[in-house]
Amino acid sequence: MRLLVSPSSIEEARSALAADIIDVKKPSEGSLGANFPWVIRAIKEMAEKPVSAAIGDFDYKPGCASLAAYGAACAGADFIKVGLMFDGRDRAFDLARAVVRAVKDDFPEKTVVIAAYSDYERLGTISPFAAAEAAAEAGADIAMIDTGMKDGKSTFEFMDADTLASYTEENRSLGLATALAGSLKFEDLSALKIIDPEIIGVRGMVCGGDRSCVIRPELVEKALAMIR
Ligand SMILES: O=C[C@H](O)COP(=O)(O)O
Repeated sequence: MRLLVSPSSIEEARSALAADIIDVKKPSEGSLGANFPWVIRAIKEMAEKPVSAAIGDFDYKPGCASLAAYGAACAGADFIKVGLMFDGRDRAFDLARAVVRAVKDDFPEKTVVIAAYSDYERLGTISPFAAAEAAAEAGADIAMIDTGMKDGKSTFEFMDADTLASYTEENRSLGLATALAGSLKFEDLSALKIIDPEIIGVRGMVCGGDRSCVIRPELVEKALAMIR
């Protein structure tokens, strides 16, 4: 299980360098808010680690999403992560396919992550299970769950451990890796180790529980020690 940590700036990324994957995002623009290409590039140059970039919580706009994905890939991101903030499996396929093509035509080695939200019912968006099917059909690499609304409620409040384990298992049978995130807490790590996704994504946990604070390197080290 690899630890992905999401800094919001170049300065904050320095505190996250011990993580397995540095995930560049801009939380002020949403759960999967996109940061600037120059920030992605600077973090990629600084980190001797895989860098991921969130490109946004998207409405059904495959053209817009594909261009953002291409931009993130050109800026140096190794993982390009898009959130599906709409409903409908066919539409999810269209957008995922556009993002996959935008990235893989020029960068076949890069990884495309299609994210859906654990709180999809309150958001009225696609379920993570349906999104993962669309992601696999579109040729993406990783299916992800995050919370769409960052109000402190954790993914475990919307999907229990058994459901997350089934999701992870189904993804494997679809040929996808799994990333789980969404206000995860240190006390969730033992359950996550049993669920065994390939990646867990955190921010609030390593900021000391508050998403508005800054990443603390000692908490990144603590999380790494707990999942090893
Ligand atoms: O990709 C992971 C997210 O940044 C998780 O953020 P969070 O732990 O604050 O919900």
